Amino acid sequence: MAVDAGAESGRAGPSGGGESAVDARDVAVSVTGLRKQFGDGPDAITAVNDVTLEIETGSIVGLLGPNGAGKTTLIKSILGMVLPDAGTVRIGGVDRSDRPREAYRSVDAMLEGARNDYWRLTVRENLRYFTTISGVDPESVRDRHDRLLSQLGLAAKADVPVRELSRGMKQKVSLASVLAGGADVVFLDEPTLGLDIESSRTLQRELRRLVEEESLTVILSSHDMDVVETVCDRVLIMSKGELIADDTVDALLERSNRHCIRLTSSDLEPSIVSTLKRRFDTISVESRGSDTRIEVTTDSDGLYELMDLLHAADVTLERVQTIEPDLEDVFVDVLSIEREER
Ligand SMILES: Nc1ncnc2c1ncn2[C@@H]1O[C@H](COP(=O)(O)OP(=O)(O)OP(=O)(O)O)[C@@H](O)[C@H]1O
Repeated sequence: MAVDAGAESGRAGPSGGGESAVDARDVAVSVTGLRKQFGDGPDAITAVNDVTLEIETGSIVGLLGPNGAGKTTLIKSILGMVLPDAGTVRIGGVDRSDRPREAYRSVDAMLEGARNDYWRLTVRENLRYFTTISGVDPESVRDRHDRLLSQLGLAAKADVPVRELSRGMKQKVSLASVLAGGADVVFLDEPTLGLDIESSRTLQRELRRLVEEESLTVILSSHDMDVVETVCDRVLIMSKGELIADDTVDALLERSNRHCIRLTSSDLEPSIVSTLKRRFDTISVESRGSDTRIEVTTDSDGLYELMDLLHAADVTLERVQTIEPDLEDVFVDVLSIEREER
């Protein structure tokens, strides 16, 4: 489903209310005690359970979680596309229940990987159209459109109807359309899905530039951990409707107690390899000439046990390499700790 959140949430250009209530604080989006249940009785599903969060203006926040964790329901609840059972949502300091048009005035979204672009219109006409419905004169942001078209590799296709473009190109047009109107807060669900590596990197650079130079706030949901690790300032992890982690990418990486060790030795006999495989999570075993190379993951306690075991077996190590955990490792750790605790 492609969604123009602005259209579905009732946003229709500039606020009709004359009062300017945008809070001066640096919080772009704040959510308190948000809850959404689908169905009743024993079959009820609590898709979002008492979620409270704040998103700083001028930052990119990644929203992660396994399938069914509640990410889409949370985003749709914030956007007003799903009516939550409880909780408040403030955007730019404006409570969206009190003044929805004002709250959503400068919010845009690309959900579920694409948006309803007008396939009969050319690429540039789409950008102008979505800018106009955001309440901005497209002529005043022509430079922005030119830059988006060029950075996303769409300049040569600017005057081509969208229906004639490839799937990846259409994805880029969707993104350009979301960014075209100069919204202050954008929600992007799987923005790099279907993009080639070069386009994905260009998009990530452009998002960072918009955040750093124009204080854009981005809430990005993606299953691509590399994208999230590279581009996001902060990561929220959801599981079973709850927020189970909310921290900077660096802090999450530092918090990891996981060590991945690559050992190389000519003394790694098959019986020792079997013992290691039984005791540790083994990622790979490779024979290279007379050497055997094995990668295991363990926590800090396991690391001592591993060294004791190798010592007792008289293994002389030619090489010991530590492989730094990445966001994917942290994500798996956070979820497994949470499962153990439940
Ligand atoms: N309209 C609905 N009616 C009933 N249940 C729903 C509805 N929408 C979502 N759910 C349920 O709520 C839970 C959360 O779903 P949601 O789509 O928010 O998760 P998600 O984290 O976005 O998952 P994914 O990564 O697979 O997109 C799931 O159990 C889902 O089946």
